[in-house]
Amino acid sequence: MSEKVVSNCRNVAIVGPYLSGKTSLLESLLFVTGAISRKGSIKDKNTVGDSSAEARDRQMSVEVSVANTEYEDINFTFLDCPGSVEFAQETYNALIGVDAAVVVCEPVCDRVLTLAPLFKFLDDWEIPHLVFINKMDRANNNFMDVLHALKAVSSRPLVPHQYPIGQGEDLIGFIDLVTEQAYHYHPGAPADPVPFPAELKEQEHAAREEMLEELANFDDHLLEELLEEIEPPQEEIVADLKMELGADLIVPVFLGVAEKDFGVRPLLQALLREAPEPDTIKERRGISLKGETPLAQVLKTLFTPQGGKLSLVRVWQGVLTDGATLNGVRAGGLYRITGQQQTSVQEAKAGEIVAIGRLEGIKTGDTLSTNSGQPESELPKAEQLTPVYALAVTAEKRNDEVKISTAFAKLIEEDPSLAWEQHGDTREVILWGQGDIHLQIALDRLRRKYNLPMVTHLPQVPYKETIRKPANSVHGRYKHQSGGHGQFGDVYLDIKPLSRGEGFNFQEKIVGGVVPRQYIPGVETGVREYLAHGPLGFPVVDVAVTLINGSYHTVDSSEQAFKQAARLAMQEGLPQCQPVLLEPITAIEISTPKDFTAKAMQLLTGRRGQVLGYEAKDGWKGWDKISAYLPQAEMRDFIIELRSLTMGVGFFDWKYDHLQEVPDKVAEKVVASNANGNGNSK
Ligand SMILES: Nc1nc2c(ncn2[C@@H]2O[C@H](COP(=O)(O)OP(=O)(O)OP(=O)(O)O)[C@@H](O)[C@H]2O)c(=O)[nH]1
Repeated sequence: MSEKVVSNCRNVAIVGPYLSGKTSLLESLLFVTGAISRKGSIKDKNTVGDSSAEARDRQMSVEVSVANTEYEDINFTFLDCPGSVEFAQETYNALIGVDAAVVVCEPVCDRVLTLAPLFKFLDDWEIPHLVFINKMDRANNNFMDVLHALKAVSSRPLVPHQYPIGQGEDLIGFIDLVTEQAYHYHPGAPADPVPFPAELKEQEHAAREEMLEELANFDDHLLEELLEEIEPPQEEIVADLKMELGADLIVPVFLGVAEKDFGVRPLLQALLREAPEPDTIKERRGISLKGETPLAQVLKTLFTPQGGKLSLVRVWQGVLTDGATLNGVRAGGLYRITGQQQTSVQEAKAGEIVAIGRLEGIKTGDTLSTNSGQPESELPKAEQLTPVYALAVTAEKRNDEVKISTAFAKLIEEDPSLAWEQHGDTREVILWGQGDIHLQIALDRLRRKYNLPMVTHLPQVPYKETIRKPANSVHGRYKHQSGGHGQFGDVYLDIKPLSRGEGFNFQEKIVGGVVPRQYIPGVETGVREYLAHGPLGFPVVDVAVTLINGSYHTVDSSEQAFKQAARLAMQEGLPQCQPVLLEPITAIEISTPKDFTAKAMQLLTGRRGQVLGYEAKDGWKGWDKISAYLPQAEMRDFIIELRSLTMGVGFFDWKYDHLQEVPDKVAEKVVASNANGNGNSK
């Protein structure tokens, strides 16, 4: 067995659904541990978490906030993670570097589903986690009902650690289920031990039994005691809680009111006594407990308002020193962070989370070591989410266009769930992300941080067109007399449709040199240029054109003249070939809780989608996976609709699949709108 070092630090992520009270809990944790002397509030926009202008404007977390505090000689680093699904990537990237997570949720049975993706992530990564049922001052549902509803969406068993005294506005305290000691809450002060409320004996007993039975599933000794009706010693229960939480076998559940600091101290006590030390998760990631070579991983990248780059890292092994060279780049500053405040430190030991300055070229998720080049092996990183929502963007000021690629690169370094491209057909600059708010925040950042205000519109659909029937021997003659030299080109073309996906094919069947060799490339260029913009206004694909005949003039012919002649022939011929509009079709795979499968399929068919089938989603209890084809034109706000149908948890993966004819009625509208210069957005 390797030697274990009991570390004096703990890294804890605060996660949970949107607006469940994570930032409020962090504020309370900092207050009760003395890191701040006065609490801020979300309403007054003065909390330690959510300190960026974008977060304050919207009163929601849009990125991970870091805060350090000390409690009973342990340095806690808390990462307050955004709850909105649109910022899930930020949360996932940070979660891989913590020792434990506190899942904050509201006491509402109907909303527990919103926790499912988070529980899944925590369980896949075996990150020990506790649940803090917050806003108990507003609870309409009974605590045990909420607990049982939560159990249904977690693959790990939830274990009650406390039982409430009172409910909703009448909540006055809690009973610790390990010690069976009752406490009354006091605003601004620790809870007071009080005599056990006799009227709760039965409920408390049932909750405690549930806790012990869940613990006994992983401890035969405890099981025997329960079977023989022997009261287990408290130390044994605490030891089981610690061991089983550390091994991510169980999920202890706490309750409280973050806004009033109720239940926050007991939660801290549990983090102190029951949550695992940094070595636990390190061992689980397969990192040697004895290794000395500094090894760290980037959990987040940010640029300060002054433009300096900071990489938030978890030190997994060894000691990082300021000025050390990591992956060939010299660290320019080492900081401990609380909100916007940075404190310089000289070194950071294994287990700590610190920020490193100026690690140019290093990205979120990267593994860092002091080896001269790259580390020997990369640590696993959180999966990259597929971008699902796009906006076309242009710089508000034309002169700013040159800034786009640099600013976008920095933006994406900070937030890897964004992506951008310049579309090959439409030439639009497209910003991709996880939803509308996500992109609006990115645009706010571009304006504020990079002085690059942008205007947005819906991206055009890259429609194409093709033909249904051939046209033979279409004629184009270009004859132009201007002063000295004339221009002469004369061609006959056969145009015929190709199968879908074959693209473009040009051939010549000239006999007897009626079109001299050197002019034939001009014919092909003329045809290609014409096809970039067909009769319906879009690039033409899946067409074969053959030059079959023509004539020339010894003095006046040129490649240029034949190019013009070919264009004229195409202009003449293509409209005769029954041009049709083609649209890109995506292959889409929707993941949704089973309860919403039928609705999601209706959504697909209502948007001209073709459902190919559905089945139980692998590894996701109670979820389905629906495979379908969906026109790209219908995908633009699909994620918004899907989320609103599925309590925000449904998601999808997609990729371009093929081109398909657009139904006539839809095509008419697209062509008319395009011809009117309105782009082709619906
Ligand atoms: N009644 C009540 N309200 C609370 C409590 N905790 C937080 N709130 C309120 O709930 C709202 C959301 O609180 P936040 O702390 O911003 O929630 P959050 O989970 O950090 O939000 P996101 O990170 O944006 O998902 C705010 O209006 C808080 O004042 C609580 O214990 N009781």
